[in-house]
Amino acid sequence: MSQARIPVTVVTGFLGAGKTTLLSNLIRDSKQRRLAILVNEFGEVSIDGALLRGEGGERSEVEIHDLSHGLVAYDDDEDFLPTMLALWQRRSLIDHVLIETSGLALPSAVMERLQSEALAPYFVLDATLAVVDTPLLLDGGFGQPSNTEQAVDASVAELFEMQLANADIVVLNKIDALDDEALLAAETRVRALAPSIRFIELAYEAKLDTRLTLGLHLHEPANTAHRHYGPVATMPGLTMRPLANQGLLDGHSHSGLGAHSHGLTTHKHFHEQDPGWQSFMIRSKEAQDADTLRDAVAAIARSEPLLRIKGFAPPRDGAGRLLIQGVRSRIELSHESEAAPAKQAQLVFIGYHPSRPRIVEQLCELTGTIWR
Ligand SMILES: Nc1nc2c(ncn2[C@@H]2O[C@H](COP(=O)(O)OP(=O)(O)OP(=O)(O)O)[C@@H](O)[C@H]2O)c(=O)[nH]1
Repeated sequence: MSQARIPVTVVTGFLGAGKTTLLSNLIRDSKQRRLAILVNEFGEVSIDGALLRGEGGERSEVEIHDLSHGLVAYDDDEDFLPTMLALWQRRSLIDHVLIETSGLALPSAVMERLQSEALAPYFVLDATLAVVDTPLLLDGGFGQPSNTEQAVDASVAELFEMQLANADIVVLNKIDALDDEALLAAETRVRALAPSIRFIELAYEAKLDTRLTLGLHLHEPANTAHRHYGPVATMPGLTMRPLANQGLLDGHSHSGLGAHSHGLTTHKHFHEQDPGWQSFMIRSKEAQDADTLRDAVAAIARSEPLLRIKGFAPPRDGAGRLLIQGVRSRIELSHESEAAPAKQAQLVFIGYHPSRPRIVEQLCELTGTIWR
């Protein structure tokens, strides 16, 4: 091949695991690399694209593409192939492509498409990362399919396992408040769920060393570039804190990063195409009081089968926007006073058979403003 193929890293992980936050940090920390980032969200409106654009806004060498009109790389997706081919046309300006898949998708669709005749001459999979909400994992938030009675729980558990099974690297995220014992329990759980996983990495506050993330060449033939890393404490450029007792965690030593092939699953459609999973946007033209909105969203998260809530609202007091981030019943609201003002309030709700009319009614009642 006369021209070097562009490496692609696929970032998967369940709804709210921290994929976008991790990518924001990568944008900030990999200033030498010119990155193209493709974001595919479940639902029509890309909140993640807006967040990433805020991060990469000052850097002309980072480009963000929202692919929110279908399922990225699935048969009916019209955006993915043209977007990738357009990136190849501009290859002299791009060092690395990152693809954030929807939290309800399996990464295998993208991985397979990269190996297709249309893209394989131009792109090479570098690695697939699965980001994990570690506290949720430890709380049993992804219980085993056979042990769960509710359809939604079984569905979540199965998807979570399949996302892990397709990944090269599992990233244990949201671990800032966890001790070594909890981390070991999380690692043991991941290894039990996905025995063939190759590496487990720790991300403190959604930060990973770019040298452990990009340019790993995990899917190139064995006789091409590969690296050997020592135990975690000696990894190049490692800034994260290693565990006190490294002996416990064999998964943290990287070795033999040679090529391997994935047994790609063909079972890639079912979650996003299960009509029970729904995503909708609810809007208000009125400015919102931060505490009232947080309490309202928290109450709704407790009463409806929701797994993810996110969006922006104009603050009643002050400039900028309110950013709302909910993962199951954990709701965070921050006032970003420096950000571009939100013209209206827009909240995305993702869940399994949630009721839009009930949520609208509660939002109106609990915030004292009109939502529709
Ligand atoms: N405490 C803590 N919170 C985190 C960390 N990483 C992400 N979060 C929070 O988790 C929430 C979800 O993060 P996102 O990065 O939007 O997650 P995502 O996987 O992109 O979500 P979807 O695209 O909706 O599936 C946000 O409130 C983040 O601030 C972390 O390392 N520690």
